[in-house]
Amino acid sequence: MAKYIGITGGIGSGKSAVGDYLLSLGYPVIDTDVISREVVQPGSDTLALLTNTFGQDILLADGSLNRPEMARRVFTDVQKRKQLNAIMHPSIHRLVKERMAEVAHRPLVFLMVPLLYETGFQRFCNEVWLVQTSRQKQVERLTARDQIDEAFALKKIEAQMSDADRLAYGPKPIDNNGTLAALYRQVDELLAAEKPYDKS
Ligand SMILES: CC(C)(COP(=O)(O)OP(=O)(O)OC[C@H]1O[C@@H](n2cnc3c(N)ncnc32)[C@H](O)[C@@H]1O)[C@@H](O)C(=O)NCCC(=O)NCCS
Ligand SMILES: Nc1ncnc2c1ncn2[C@@H]1O[C@H](COP(=O)(O)OP(=O)(O)OP(=O)(O)O)[C@@H](O)[C@H]1O
Repeated sequence: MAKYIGITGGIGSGKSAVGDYLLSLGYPVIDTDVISREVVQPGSDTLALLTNTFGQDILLADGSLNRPEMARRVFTDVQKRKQLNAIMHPSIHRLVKERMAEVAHRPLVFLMVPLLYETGFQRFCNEVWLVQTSRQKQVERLTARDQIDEAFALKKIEAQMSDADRLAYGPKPIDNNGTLAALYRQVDELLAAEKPYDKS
């Protein structure tokens, strides 16, 4: 029976950096950002629901979802974000459960879920690690990674729960204000605490 560890944190906090490191060590990592791309493949029911709600102009010429356009709409309008979540979260959730079952024989399984507490996903996790960065670093990294301005970066950050609210659930915190090496060191320490489990 696997132990499921959720990894969450604000947008741009460094969840993927932690997930990539765990993958490089050989652990199974289920990433809901990856799954959220799978469920809107051209021809999917979920993409059809999105175009019914938001219109055909959310599609690129090749029929795939225009992600920057969708992001622009939902991160500046809470009602549209709620509509998007109501369409996408059930199908993401279904696929996550399938993937969890596929790796249930592994001792440790990591679930990367940005909206972990917002969606009640903590009930599927035996424990949660919270990746944290200062607001200033979050904005710096987000503007650089996504090529967006500071105002839009703040809109994205404000679309999510605060770290203070996340901490109230009692996750194990990981500080990502330093170097990637410092981040990996903390992950190594948390893994050492999982000693009875290995990655086979
Ligand atoms: C709006 C979309 C199309 C923008 O795509 P884009 O490629 O620009 O971003 P990507 O999917 O890589 O997400 C980047 C980050 O945005 C944040 N984010 C994504 N969706 C949401 C949301 N609905 N509410 C708050 N934050 C969100 C997360 O921190 C995520 O890690 C996309 O984020 C999406 O489909 N969102 C809805 C699905 C969802 O809730 N995903 C989060 C995992 S449960
Ligand atoms: N310690 C660090 N030092 C320097 N750059 C970092 C560090 N950690 C993460 N980054 C960079 O900051 C950006 C955001 O990190 P990452 O993509 O891992 O965040 P995330 O939490 O997965 O974001 P999202 O919520 O959007 O999925 C990336 O470009 C990443 O390479």
